[in-house]
Amino acid sequence: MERRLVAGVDSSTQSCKVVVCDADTGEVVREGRASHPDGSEVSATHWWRAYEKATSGGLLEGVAALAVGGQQHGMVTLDERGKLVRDALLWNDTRSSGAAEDLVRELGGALAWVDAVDCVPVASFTVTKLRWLAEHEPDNARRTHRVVLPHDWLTGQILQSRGGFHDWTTDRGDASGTCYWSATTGDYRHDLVELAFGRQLELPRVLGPAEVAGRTHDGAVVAAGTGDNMGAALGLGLRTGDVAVSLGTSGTVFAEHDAPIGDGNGYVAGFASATGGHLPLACTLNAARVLTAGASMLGTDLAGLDRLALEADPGAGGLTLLPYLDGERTPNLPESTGNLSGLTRSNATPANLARACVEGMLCNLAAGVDALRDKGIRVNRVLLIGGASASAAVRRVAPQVFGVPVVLPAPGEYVGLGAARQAAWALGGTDEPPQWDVARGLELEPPVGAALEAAREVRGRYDAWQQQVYPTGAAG
Ligand SMILES: Nc1ncnc2c1ncn2[C@@H]1O[C@H](COP(=O)(O)OP(=O)(O)O)[C@@H](O)[C@H]1O
Ligand SMILES: O=C(CO)[C@@H](O)[C@H](O)COP(=O)(O)O
Repeated sequence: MERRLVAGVDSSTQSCKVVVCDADTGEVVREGRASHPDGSEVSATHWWRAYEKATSGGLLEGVAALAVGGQQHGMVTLDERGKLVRDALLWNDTRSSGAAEDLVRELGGALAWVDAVDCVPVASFTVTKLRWLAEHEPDNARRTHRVVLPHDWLTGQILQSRGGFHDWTTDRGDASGTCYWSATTGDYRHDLVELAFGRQLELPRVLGPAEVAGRTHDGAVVAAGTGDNMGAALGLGLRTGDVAVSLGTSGTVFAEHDAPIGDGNGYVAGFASATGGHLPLACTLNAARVLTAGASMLGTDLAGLDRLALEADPGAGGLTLLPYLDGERTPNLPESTGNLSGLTRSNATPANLARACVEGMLCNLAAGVDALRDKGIRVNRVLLIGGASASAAVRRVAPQVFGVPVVLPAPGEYVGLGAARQAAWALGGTDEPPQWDVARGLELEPPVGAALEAAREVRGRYDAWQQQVYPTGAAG
């Protein structure tokens, strides 16, 4: 019997990755990728070019269904004819941090937002970018007729180019990152769009988890797609007690959950999952690129940084790095910078600096794991994914910093796999997504005895320094 093929696209911050899989088993049969330009303000046309390059050479031949997982939150503005008004402002663009503060105050505080959409706006969220646009670019704001997200736009482009476009669509997962759609009620909050932008905008139709966005002229199904983290959760098949930590451009910590999270501190955002439930998530702006920056500071590459970090003892000889190189979102410190403490003549070695980069990046994420735990999420183990999970030093330090077993799923593009699984689900029209096995790779145990004490000291020193430099509250 000929096998049915499905494809999943991960249109993320740094690149576009496409996996073609067997629809019944999830086995990957072909892969393609292409880079995106750097920056936090990017023309969406680059995503389309990267998608075309990644799928060139017949990559999608015989594919019966596909779906797009995309970087969350980006503001893509369209005019009345569906043309791009300006470059997209991405999730990691912090220019709307003042707008976020204003919006929180205007609605009546953080709890009012949690009540409305289970999230407290920070600069990453689309609603704050709308306010920034209205305030700073009145001409572009006037021309803006519709706002969509990166995965919505790419899904629309695919359908337009292959003859099956009817309407702009999104899904629950990505819609929940706008701050004007509620995962609790499943409805848009048009009043919040009006609050942010001063008038209403056309918004994409929110599809259910296995709904079809359209069919191409040759009959391929284009599924709803979703945000990249929701895609990764579907690709990993997260179970109760599993917390995923993704080390890409962003660092994310998330888990499947059956209820809104209600975090008035704004540390954990109450997103929706791609399966109809909830996906509480904490996100940092600083993950894999802290290591790239560390390597470049040390005049080496990522392999060199790994070698150095593995030479140093836990605690980096007393060095502690707050890794806020791009400002920070969680904690909400958009104006913050990286900060190194504890430097002496005797510990000033490349090895200690390399280790401090790895420990600092992971301690920042461990605070996210703690925040999920504090909100009642069971943390039996951490599943580590994303580009920087390939680092040997990260694999050594992660169980020490997280303090629970760390599972490294077999290397794979889990966002793309999740999108492909969603495509197979929409193709099959079943109640549940198809059962695909996720090959579990290594399982790393947390330290015990003296090593546990040393690990606790690293976390303790990080938390103390964090509070000293940026006492709870905003930076700047
Ligand atoms: N062995 C490695 N050690 C550390 N970082 C790595 C390694 N391999 C890849 N990376 C980093 O992973 C990042 C890309 O990860 P990815 O999850 O694809 O990010 P994104 O989804 O944000 O585009 C890049 O910043 C890259 O430098
Ligand atoms: O803003 C978030 C999550 O809320 C980010 O996780 C983006 O979705 C970008 O993801 P990567 O490109 O880093 O994977």
